[in-house]
Amino acid sequence: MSLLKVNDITHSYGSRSFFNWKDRSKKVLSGISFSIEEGTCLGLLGTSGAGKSTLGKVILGLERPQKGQILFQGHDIYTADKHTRQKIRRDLQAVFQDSYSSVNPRMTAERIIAEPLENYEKLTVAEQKRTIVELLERVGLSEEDLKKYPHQFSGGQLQRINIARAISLKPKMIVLDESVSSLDMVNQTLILELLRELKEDFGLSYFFITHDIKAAYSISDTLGVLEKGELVELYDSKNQFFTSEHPVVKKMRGSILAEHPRFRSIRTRVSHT
Ligand SMILES: Nc1ncnc2c1ncn2[C@@H]1O[C@H](COP(=O)(O)OP(=O)(O)OP(=O)(O)O)[C@@H](O)[C@H]1O
Repeated sequence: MSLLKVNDITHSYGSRSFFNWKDRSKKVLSGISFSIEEGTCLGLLGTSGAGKSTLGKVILGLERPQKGQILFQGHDIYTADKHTRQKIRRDLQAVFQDSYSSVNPRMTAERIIAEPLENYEKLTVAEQKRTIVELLERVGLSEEDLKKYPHQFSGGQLQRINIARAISLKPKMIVLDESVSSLDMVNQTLILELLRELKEDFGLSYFFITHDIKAAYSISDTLGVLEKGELVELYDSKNQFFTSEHPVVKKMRGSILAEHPRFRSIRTRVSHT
């Protein structure tokens, strides 16, 4: 059984027209189906406005679709009973693009990471503190950072705190919505490396939403391409992206730095197989 199964999702946002009718004529997602296996990462590529974040919200249970089903470990996340929904909320976490707006500026790093633990675990004060220090260390920070506030961290460090919070309950899957997009190149590379390590160590699955082909390629096992709300391509192997003849994909490929050595060698390898 797949960890996540997305079945024929169609969604439109309701907007009130001049005549006060709910206008749902503009489909943001249309007939989307795919699955994510345990311990794997599906990268979702798409240009701005393609519907990537909406799909992320639908999967996280934040935007109920008009049609289709989201099955997490076989349970429909929108119709499951309260107990199952609670378990899904624990096992399905998220990290968003803007590390600063994802946290309460008045909370220390310790409080930020403590929140999910207090909601779900019954730890003693000492156990909780030990767990938080371990989490900080796991994401490359230290005990000295416990009492710092968000404004005392760089964007990259704060994203590490968001990741520490996301993994604090040992989830099965994380939805990463443009999670490295606002970071500089060095921090992007470091956070992607951290995410890869965590995936290996904890057998995590990711739904990695991005417009950045290089980031998607570096972390994903499988890849999908969303265009105007439709999943136009879905590859079992990410290298298929480099041989696809789909016009949208060809256009995307053209946007990668043509002479980037890493991608040149991949293209050459793939075209000779
Ligand atoms: N809450 C909302 N209400 C109405 N329309 C919305 C809402 N959120 C998104 N949209 C519209 O849905 C479409 C898809 O938006 P979405 O944010 O999912 O795309 P995206 O691929 O994530 O884009 P980006 O990469 O720019 O974030 C856009 O046309 C957007 O304006």
